[in-house]
Amino acid sequence: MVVTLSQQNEKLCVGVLALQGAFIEHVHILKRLPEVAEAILVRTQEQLESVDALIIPGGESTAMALIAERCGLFEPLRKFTRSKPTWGTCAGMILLANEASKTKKGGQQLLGGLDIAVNRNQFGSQVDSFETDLHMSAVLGESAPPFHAVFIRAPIVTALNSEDVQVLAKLEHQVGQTDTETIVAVRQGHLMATAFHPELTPDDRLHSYFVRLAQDYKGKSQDVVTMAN
Ligand SMILES: NC(=O)CC[C@H](N)C(=O)O
Repeated sequence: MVVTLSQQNEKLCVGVLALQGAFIEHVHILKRLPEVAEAILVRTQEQLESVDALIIPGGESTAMALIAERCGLFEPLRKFTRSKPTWGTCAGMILLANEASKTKKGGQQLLGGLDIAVNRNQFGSQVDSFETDLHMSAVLGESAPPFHAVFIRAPIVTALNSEDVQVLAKLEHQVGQTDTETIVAVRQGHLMATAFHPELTPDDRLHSYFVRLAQDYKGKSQDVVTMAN
């Protein structure tokens, strides 16, 4: 069987994990994108299994992990993130990291998958939230206008533990004690993570990038299935 172009560019069903945090804003942006057939809230294993790609929103990573455990979604989520396109924003970035700085109470449950270490709450508490422009040329193109990024109790990436991790954005100005050049967005294959909240600005370029990444990924996995047939 030959994979046609229309199959490769198939519209996607994209899920947003809706256990806690800033999920609805992602759905509003996704619904505007031509590549998205459906944008749904994910609260059950059945819903998770029905989506082609997933966004794990900002919120509180410890709470999100606890709720996921309690509703039996933690292991299905871990399984999903091993093979399907997933984008973690802020708390979502923390959950996708293989290592996170410890809380006062000790370690926390992580989904993992991204070969990075993160430091939670790098910039302090809610009152230390800030906004800054990021020139994400790998995502947006060399001469594109910067992305206006909103950071709320954000993490940063403190270590890249694989050559497969691509840096998508670094801080361009020093913020408090945090140096310029600090990594705030990465991609590793089908996984992507941003330390900031891209759903809080009207700019949909990062959602577009993620959805196209997911489309490419779906096209390629169809190719593999086809070749195996
Ligand atoms: N805006 C956010 O998602 C904050 C993340 C939060 N500080 C955490 O540790 O999970």
